[in-house]
Amino acid sequence: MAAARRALPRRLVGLASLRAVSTSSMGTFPKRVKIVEVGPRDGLQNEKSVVPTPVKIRLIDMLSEAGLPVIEATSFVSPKWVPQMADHTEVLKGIQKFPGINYPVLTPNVKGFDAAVAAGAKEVSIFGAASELFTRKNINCSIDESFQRFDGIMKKAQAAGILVRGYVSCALGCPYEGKISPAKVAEVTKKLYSMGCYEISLGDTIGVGTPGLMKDMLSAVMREVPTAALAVHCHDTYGQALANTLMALQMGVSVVDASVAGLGGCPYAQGASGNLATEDLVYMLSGLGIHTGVNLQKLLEAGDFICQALNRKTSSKVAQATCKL
Ligand SMILES: CC(C)(COP(=O)([O-])OP(=O)([O-])OC[C@H]1O[C@@H](n2cnc3c(N)ncnc32)[C@H](O)[C@@H]1OP(=O)([O-])[O-])[C@@H](O)C(=O)NCCC(=O)NCCSC(=O)C[C@@](C)(O)CC(=O)[O-]
Repeated sequence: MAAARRALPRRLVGLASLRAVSTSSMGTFPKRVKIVEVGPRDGLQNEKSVVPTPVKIRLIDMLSEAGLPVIEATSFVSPKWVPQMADHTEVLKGIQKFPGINYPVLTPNVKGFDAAVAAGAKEVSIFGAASELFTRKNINCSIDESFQRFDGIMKKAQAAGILVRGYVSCALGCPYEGKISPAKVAEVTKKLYSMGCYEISLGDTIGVGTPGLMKDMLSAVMREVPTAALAVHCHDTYGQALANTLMALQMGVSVVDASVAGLGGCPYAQGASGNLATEDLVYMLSGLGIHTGVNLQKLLEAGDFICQALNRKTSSKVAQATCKL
């Protein structure tokens, strides 16, 4: 039903009217941005009622059809900790694997890594944080212990030719410790990079950051790790996700995590709202003339699909603005 509403002329006129604008006075932007779609994992992990596996699989297939180059499919974490992700094997085996699209999964330890590889994963993500307390709440260990676990994963991954992405949560603030120093974020990011992560995503886990904080944090991190290896991952709790992302783009970051319909939240970061909506990111990047390879209309349809399945309103401003309800 909502898919039919999507086809109304008003919406199409709105999308067709997007024009690249001159950005010469706004700093240098990357010519293309790689969007890492985290909706099926970050977006769904916080849902209270269990989303049926076929719905997860259909969502990922629709996102593939929309042209997202990377889709984080699920996480191989303990089902006692995150019951929503207990069907990880069925999801990873059930999705269509489009050529040229990566489907990474989260792995907190070697047990998760082994299960992910057995289910066909070709890329995994390890997830640490710049906060001791958050690390304890999220993966039940200290930062130092988390690196021992990551080391075990990394050794096996390198031997098997599996790519490893890293996450640093609480990069702009922590639900338990409050302020986090840019130096701490830089230290953890450098460790992940040195151990072999090809890309590290800096997460504003609870969405408290502002562009000024993003600038300070990235400046510190960029002194230690090449910009090309960095991604940003902004939650939108305070409505700053798009502004924070724009700051990162102006500083040369060209990989951005986002979640269809703005779904998301971390079960171990209470009060955090969803991620930056992928639709809003694609709309902004199109307006800036930055290539993403994503078909916005198909992305909107994927957003409609999951919102209907969850019986919830989209958090994407673009989806709201272009849908005649
Ligand atoms: C890391 C652990 C497992 C430690 O949890 P633990 O309880 O310390 O682990 P354990 O080794 O003592 O094992 C406890 C039980 O879990 C099992 N177990 C152990 N590992 C696994 C596994 N991989 N898969 C399946 N089962 C597993 C294990 O076999 C055992 O089962 P039992 O003997 O009791 O029956 C747990 O804390 C965990 O799973 N945490 C994940 C939490 C999570 O998923 N958080 C959300 C993702 S992070 C995030 O959202 C932030 C991010 C990435 O988006 C960026 C941002 O926004 O900042």
